[in-house]
Amino acid sequence: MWPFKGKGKEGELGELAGSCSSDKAAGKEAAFDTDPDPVLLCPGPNGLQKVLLTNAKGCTVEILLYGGQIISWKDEYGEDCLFMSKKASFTPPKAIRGGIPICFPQFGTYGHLETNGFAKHMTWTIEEDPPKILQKYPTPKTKSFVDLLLLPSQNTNRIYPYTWELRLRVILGQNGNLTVIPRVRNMNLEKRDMMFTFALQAHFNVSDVGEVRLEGLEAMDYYDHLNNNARATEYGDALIFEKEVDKAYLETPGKIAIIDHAKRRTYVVFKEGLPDCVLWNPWDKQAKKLPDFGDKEFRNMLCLQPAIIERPLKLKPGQEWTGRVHFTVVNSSYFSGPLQPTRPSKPSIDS
Ligand SMILES: O=P(O)(O)OC[C@H]1O[C@H](O)[C@H](O)[C@@H](O)[C@@H]1O
Repeated sequence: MWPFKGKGKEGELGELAGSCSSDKAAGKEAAFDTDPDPVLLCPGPNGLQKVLLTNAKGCTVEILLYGGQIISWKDEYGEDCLFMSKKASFTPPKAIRGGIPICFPQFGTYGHLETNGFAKHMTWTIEEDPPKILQKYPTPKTKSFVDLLLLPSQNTNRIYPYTWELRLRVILGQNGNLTVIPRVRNMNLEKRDMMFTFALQAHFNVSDVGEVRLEGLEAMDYYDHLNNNARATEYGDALIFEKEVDKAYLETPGKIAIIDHAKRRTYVVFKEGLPDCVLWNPWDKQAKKLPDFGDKEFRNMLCLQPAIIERPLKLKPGQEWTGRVHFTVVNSSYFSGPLQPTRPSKPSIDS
């Protein structure tokens, strides 16, 4: 059961209008003496429907039903771990530049569909009672979570003629961690296999991309999108950023860290079922060409995208794929934990 605890009826925006500022919901007002609602549905930017998750510490996650897109993940001090461009357009059918857009059923230009697929241009629904998730991902102890669902439309059927269900569970942990569990099921109506690629385009908020280090992808093979997707490898202790980057790293480890010395924190991303990982930053010249990206904003953004690219996922009729990405923040100026040296486990497929 979806743990909705808003003041209006589920799905009704009217009654909740104006009652959904993050500060208020996070219990930061003096008069707010009860625990904040763990889940609220309310108007977001440009009136788009937004789900606001809040935990007892006052951390928040905001998810738009448009695109099923996480647009904010704030710690208890109100600092956003995710980057959102000041020039982002919240006007459908445009995609929103920042947060965590979802690429499905195609990542980038790896296929004949529109770049990065159509899921991020579609409006998802809240699912109150979703089918069971893999046993290894039990129902969260926290009430701060939501299940979203996207189904095919006439438009998607024309270009991607399969019957599928795309689900997303978004969990804000008691400690402020963010977990995202995407699932795709081939609904079997066509009695044939379906293939897709996928990515969660996580735009991290960093102090200065030129000062951060990234550990976990060094010495991995990648396709260089800036060089005709040529396959290459670089050796070194960690990755640093000095110019435009757009690389799809292949068969990457399950744990990747972005170390931000100036912010005195490290983002650690744990991923399962998403073997590849894309890094993107447009740098100055490309940034100027993007209408929804500020000229200097590339400095404060690093886009790290757990993905399925090299081997598109094939689902037999009735099969379901489940992935999981767990985002954490370590408050320190360096990352001292061991990174997982092994290759990722195979994507989880369940019949
Ligand atoms: O501009 P978008 O469609 O949002 O894509 C933003 C970026 O996403 C991915 O990282 C691709 O590899 C890049 O080539 C692309 O520029």
